[in-house]
Amino acid sequence: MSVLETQGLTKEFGDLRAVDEMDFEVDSGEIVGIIGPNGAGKTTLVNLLTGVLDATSGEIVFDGKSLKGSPVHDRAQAGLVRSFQIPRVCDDLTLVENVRSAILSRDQKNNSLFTVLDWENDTRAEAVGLLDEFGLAKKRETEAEAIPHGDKKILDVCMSVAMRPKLLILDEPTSGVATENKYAIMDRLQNFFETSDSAVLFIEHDMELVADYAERVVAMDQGRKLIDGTPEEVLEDQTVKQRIRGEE
Ligand SMILES: Nc1ncnc2c1ncn2[C@@H]1O[C@H](COP(=O)(O)OP(=O)(O)OP(=O)(O)O)[C@@H](O)[C@H]1O
Repeated sequence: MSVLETQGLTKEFGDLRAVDEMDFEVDSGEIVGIIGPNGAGKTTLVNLLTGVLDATSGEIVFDGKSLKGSPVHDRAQAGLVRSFQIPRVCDDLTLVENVRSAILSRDQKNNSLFTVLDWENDTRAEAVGLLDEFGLAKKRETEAEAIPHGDKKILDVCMSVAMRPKLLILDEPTSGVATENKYAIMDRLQNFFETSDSAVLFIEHDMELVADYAERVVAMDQGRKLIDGTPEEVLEDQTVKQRIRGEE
């Protein structure tokens, strides 16, 4: 069942069509990679999905409902969450406190009948459980400023997951991380998302990571969808090889 569907989604900046009649779908639980050369429209597409930008034309249907006019925060509450956007890691707080702050922002709307004490106990247990699932249990009482950059990225994803997304968008989840650590991060994300109902849409420039971790790949060029298929189909496509992988 599709959790996200776009129809004719278009964004113009003056004469430029940054996103041009994009039609695509993401199914529940699926891990989809988006690839494309610089300027292909990937970030603009994500900004349209999350509500940071308004579309010039076209439709976005999320979880069966049109998102027309829906602001960023409402989309996040409805389960369309972009990591590195809401919520943000706070350096002065421990990892557990950071995850609890994400749970708090989720529960502010949902659980007004909770007593403070129940909330304290339940959120702590939930935060500890989530950190454990992402391999951060040992560092849970450490302040976020003291953990390595790669762990911070995992923490950010963990906090986004605390929002209980139906679709989580990750914008280059391993950017700024040393090559030797990229696979460790992706493995931890994959371990979690393989058994979760959350769909994941990740933008990635590293084709080896896309080949290894995406279940499906959407290739974009000049605002348009070039091809949509399995990693093998897309990465071996001649146009993708020339336009995106830089091969002759
Ligand atoms: N606010 C804006 N105003 C005008 N043009 C914009 C704006 N944002 C993006 N663009 C243009 O839209 C096109 C698509 O940009 P976008 O950032 O979405 O591409 P991208 O695929 O994410 O690229 P990259 O991989 O380099 O991040 C580019 O030509 C860019 O210059």
